[in-house]
Parts: sequence; structure tokens; C-alpha cells
Amino acid sequence: MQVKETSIFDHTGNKIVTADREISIIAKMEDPKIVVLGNVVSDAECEELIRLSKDRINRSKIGSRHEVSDIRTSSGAFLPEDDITSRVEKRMAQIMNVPVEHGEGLHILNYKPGQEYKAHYDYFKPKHNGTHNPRISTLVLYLNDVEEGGETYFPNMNLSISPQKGMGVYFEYFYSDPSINERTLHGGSPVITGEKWAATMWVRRKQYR
Ligand SMILES: O=C(O)CCC(=O)C(=O)O
Ligand SMILES: [Fe+2]
Repeated sequence: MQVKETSIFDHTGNKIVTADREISIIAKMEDPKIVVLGNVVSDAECEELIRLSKDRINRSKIGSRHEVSDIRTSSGAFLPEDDITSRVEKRMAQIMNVPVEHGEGLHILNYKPGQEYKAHYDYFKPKHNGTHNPRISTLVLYLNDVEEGGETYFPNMNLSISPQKGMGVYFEYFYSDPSINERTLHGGSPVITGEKWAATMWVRRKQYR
């Protein structure tokens, strides 16, 4: 493949061997790098992450009514550090080829029918508080199978990825050519039937935690 800019995701071949799991590379695109990954988390890990999230999401809904926006109609929460979250975060950091301390932690999203995350960039706007330690990459994991809808879509790339339990999508946006970063515009399509659970890790250029 002809690549214009270098990527931090430097894995070659069909799989990524992390300390505790073999991840498969299903599809890959360059400029921007977008990688579809299989076998990132086990069924048991997906179920445990959902279980841990259920309580927190309910609680965060009560406390954060002022944050309601039509950009993201799903419910979300950061999970606290414990055995499973730190194991999954370490694995995600190895996939993303960054130190785990650069990650913001695991952010869980739950979409019910009709809920969506409209197209957005994960990087911060210039002059935003976060620009001294910008976000550089994202890994979204799918924690369940969605009956219908809930795709992660990249409208500037005419690309959409259907959620499958245990799979994930990686992308990065620190390119010197801003038009490449702008191609990482993405969103979560409305869930039509069933519900969707996803876990996102956003990664910073420098240590965050
Ligand atoms: O739910 C999705 O497919 C996308 C989630 C997302 O864009 C994010 O968490 O930043
Ligand atoms: Fe996003």
C-alpha cells in the first residue's frame, strides 16, 4: 500500500500478539489509518464490562442532566480502574502502540433504539483546553451484537462498520495534513432494533493519567 504519512499503529501481518490475546486484523485503510480488528475482547469480558457499566450509567444520568445534547443521545460513563478494566486497557494500549497512561480510560456507551452519536471528530478544536496534550487516536470496541443499525460510519470515507461483539475499530488523527485528519469524521448510526454497547479508549499524545 502507498502510504503518505507515518502511523503509530505499526502492526503488519494478519494478527497482533498482545501479552494475553491474539487480535486479528480484519481490514486496514491508510491516510487516515482505520483498522477493523477481531477477537479484541472475549464474550465474558464484554458481558462483564456491560454489567459494570449498568450501575454507573444509571447514576451518571441522574447527575448530568445539564450535559444532555442531541449530538450524543446515548448514555455513557467512564469505568473505574479494576482488574478487568485495566486488563482490557493494557491490551488496547498494546494494539494502539502507546503507553497505557496516555489513554483516558474506558468510556462505555449504551444506545437504545433511536439513539445515536452524530458525526464528530474525536480531536479537540484549536484553542480548546486539551490542545497542549491532544488526542491522537481512538479504539472503539463493540460489546454486543446489534440486531439492526448502530454502525460506526465515516461519512468522508463512505465507510461504515457494523458492530460485532468482541470486534473493534481503530483510527488516528495526528497527521500533519489536516485534510487527512478531517477524514476521520465519524459517528454512531441510530440503533434501529436491539441495543448497542461500546467501549471507547481515546489516547493522548503525552501521559494523561
Ligand atoms: O458508537 C460508535 O460507534 C462511535 C463511538 C464514538 O465515536 C466515540 O466514542 O467517540
Ligand atoms: Fe468518536
